[in-house]
Formats: sequence, C-alpha cells, structure tokens
Amino acid sequence: MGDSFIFSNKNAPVQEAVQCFLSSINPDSQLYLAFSGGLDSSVLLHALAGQRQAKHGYVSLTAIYVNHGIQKDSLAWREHCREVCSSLQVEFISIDIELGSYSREGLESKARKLRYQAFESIIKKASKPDSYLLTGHHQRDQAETFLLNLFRGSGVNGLAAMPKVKMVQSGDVFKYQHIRPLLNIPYRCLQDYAEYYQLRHVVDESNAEIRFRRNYVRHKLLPEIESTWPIAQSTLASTAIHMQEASKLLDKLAGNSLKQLKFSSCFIELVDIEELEWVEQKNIIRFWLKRYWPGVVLNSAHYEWILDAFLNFTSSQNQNYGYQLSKGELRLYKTRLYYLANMPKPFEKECELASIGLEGVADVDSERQDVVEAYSELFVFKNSGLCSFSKVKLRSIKADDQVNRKQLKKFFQSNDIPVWEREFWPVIELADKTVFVLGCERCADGDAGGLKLESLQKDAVLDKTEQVGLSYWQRMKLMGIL
Ligand SMILES: Nc1ncnc2c1ncn2[C@@H]1O[C@H](COP(=O)(O)OP(=O)(O)OP(=O)(O)O)[C@@H](O)[C@H]1O
Repeated sequence: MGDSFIFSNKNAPVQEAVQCFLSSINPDSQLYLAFSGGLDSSVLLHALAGQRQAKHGYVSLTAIYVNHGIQKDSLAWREHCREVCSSLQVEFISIDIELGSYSREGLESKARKLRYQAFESIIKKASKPDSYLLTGHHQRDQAETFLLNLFRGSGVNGLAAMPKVKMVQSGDVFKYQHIRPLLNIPYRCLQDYAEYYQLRHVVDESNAEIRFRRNYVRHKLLPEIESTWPIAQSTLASTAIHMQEASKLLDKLAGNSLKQLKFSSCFIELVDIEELEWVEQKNIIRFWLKRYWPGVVLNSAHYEWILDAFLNFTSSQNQNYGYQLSKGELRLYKTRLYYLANMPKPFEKECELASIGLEGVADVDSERQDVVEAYSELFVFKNSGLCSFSKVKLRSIKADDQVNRKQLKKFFQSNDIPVWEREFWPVIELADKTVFVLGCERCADGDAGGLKLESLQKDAVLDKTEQVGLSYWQRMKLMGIL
C-alpha cells in the first residue's frame, strides 16, 4: 500500500460527505459557505469547489466572510479569504458587523447571533430559490455543544445539539436550509484533508483561551474524557442523534395534542389539557412556545410557577398573575397561559390603510394564524363601507373616549380579554372622532358615543372567542404596525 493510497483514504470521509450533500441537491441551487478562513470552513470550501467543478458544474457557490472587528488580524483574515476564493474561482463577499456592547461570556454568543443575521440578510437579499447556508461544523463541535448544553442543564432539545439540516424561515415567505455537511466527520479527518492538500488557513489565537467555556471543553475537558473513553467525540455525537430523534417524537406528540386545544401565538388554554399528566402538559407548553417563540426556553422554576398559578386560580375576573422572564413575561388569565414578548403600552399611529396590509390580505402566510386574523378583521372594517378614506389614526383607547364603557366591559368579559389588554385596546380615529373599537362594534355615523351600534359583520369577527382573546398589541407588533 503506497502513501498516496493512505492519503486518499484519509481524504475519503470529507470527500464522501461533500459528495453526498452535492448529490442531494438540485444543480441550480445557490450555496453560501460561511467562510471564516479557519481549518473547518477552508476544508469545506476546498472540497465543495473541487467536486462542484468535477461533477456539478452548475452549482453556484459564494463564500461569505464576516468581519466582527474584534480580532487584531481580522482584516488580514479577510484578505486571506479573498485570495483563497479567487484561487478557487469562488465568488467572495465580506461583511462588517458591529458587536456593540457585550459581557465577557456574551461575546461569543453575540458574535454568533449577529453573524447568522448577516448571513441571512445576504441570502434573503439575493432571494434565490433552493438557497443553502453551509458551515464547517464537525463531530468535535457537536461533542462540545452537547457537553456545554449538558452542563447548562438542558433537556432533550438542548442535548440534541446541532442538527445537520435545519430549515430557516426568513420573514413570512422566504426559506433556506442551513446544512452542516461535515457534522459527522471527526476533526482528525479535516486535519488530514488540510494537510494532504496543504491548505493554508488562519488560526484564531482566542480559540486557545480557556476562559471561554467552549475552549475549556475543547482543550481541557474533552482530552481528559478521551483519556478514558478514546472514542468519546463519536459517542457523544451519537447520543446527540438519539436526542434529535427523541426530540422529534416529543414534538410530534405535543403537536397532535396542540391540535385539540385553543391557542394562538400569545396564549394556550390550559383547561383543555387539565386531564393530562403534568409531564405531557409541560411538553405541550414547551412545544407551543418553541413554535412561536423559539428563543424562549422555560426552566423547572417557570413550570412550577405555571402549575401553581393554574392550580390556585380563582374564578375572579381580575386574575392577573405574572412571571417576568429574561425576555418577555408569562401571565395567567383565568385558565389561559399567556406569553407576552412585550407588555402593551399606549400607542398612537397615523396609518395608511394600505400600509397596514389591507390590500395584501390574500398574501398573508396562512401559518401565522394570529396575523391572518388581525388582517381579516381590518379587512372587514375596510369593506364595511365606513372606509372611504385611506388614512386613519390607530391608537390605544383613552379615558375620555366617548365609548359606551358598560358595553365595552361586557365585550371584554364575554370575550375573555385579559385585563392587561383592556387599558390599551385599539381604536380607530377618523377626523378627531373615535369611529371603531377594534374587534368590538362600529359606531353609528362615525360617532362612538352611541353603542346601539350596528354591528360590523359581528359574527365574522367575534364568533370565535379565541380570536378575540389574542393580544391585539402583539398582533400589531407582528404586523409591523407598531
Ligand atoms: N467570521 C466568520 N465568517 C464566516 N463564517 C464563520 C465565521 N466564524 C465562524 N464561521 C462559520 O461557523 C462555523 C463554526 O465556527 P465556530 O465553531 O468558530 O463558531 P461558533 O462561534 O462556535 O458558533 P457555532 O455555534 O455556530 O459553532 C465555521 O466552520 C464557519 O463555517
């Protein structure tokens, strides 16, 4: 067996992984490689460029370098990346980002967040169908992520670590996939590949600083574990795959249960799952939050609070429990659990009816039920004949608004509007008159004083209490009105 055979054998895992990915995609796809110039993404770039030329002449490849501006060498790295791309005839884009303020531990995660936002903005702007973002993550990265999440006390979802394939929804319509083609490949194989092809790559000295937790895991913890369990990286990565499967099953279970409940992006009706075991209830709540608010993860103290608040609820209308999270707030109103990303507050805005989306009602993403409902309600308003104008003032209700308070209170009560919503309920003002209380009724002759009001296709709007129980404030935020 000659040297060349041994070498080419060593290259096989990387080449096969890249080939496997390339053969799974449409030849017209647009690939974006997140290219830091480090060993992992240099290997991926080289393997992609080589195999795309050989077999997939049509696959378009663009490398993106993000300059965080925090390392002294970052501009030199950018030039290195540019040169490598030019030698491989790969299109190169570099983008500068500002990290602003960050805590010591928060540096990595802030850089990562802004980096992914930068990739997304480039991909979205080009808006090519079949777009893929590729990163150079490999098996050791997966083992590290698993351990980091383990020590953070993560559940099944966190221990599932990084998926090899992830669909990313960007805005309402555009989607692309984030793929990690080398995720199952040991780091050693990437090093062999780089050595064989004598790839030049940049070395980020901060990767050696063990004050960063990931570096501590990489340089101290993993080698220590491997001294007793030599194939620990691969077994940890396998455990992550078991967790991904378990997580999928749990999501499926929760998704089936959720179909039976009243819920929206803002609330979930707990009374509908009262009969289930607490572990099942927790799983449904977790899934509901993940679906609408992916960054919000509850810990055991939060779940205990939910259980306690739910068990101790009284039938009083005035219940208004809250639990502040690091981002947003949990609230219980009657038997509904709410997640409020922002608490309602007074607002006032001049709106072109067209600008609040009335013209585009048919284009709304039907998955976002809350947005569809809000649009359709305004749509009903527009088509009611009240609306022969294009500009209105949308604002929160004021104490001196001439509306029939008794009737409004009845409306709030009978539609289970949480107390924190009522104070800032949206009204529409036209020519200094409050003409429409959203979700409620229109005012005769544009006068909000009399509530013997003709109802505004009342059934269409009010029939389903769960629609009205949504947070208008949140909806308007989502719609970009506020
Ligand atoms: N500055 C950068 N510009 C472009 N791509 C980058 C940059 N930094 C990292 N990447 C991409 O991310 C991959 C993983 O890099 P690294 O392990 O350093 O990231 P990380 O901060 O640990 O984030 P993650 O959680 O994504 O692993 C790289 O292989 C590369 O594809």
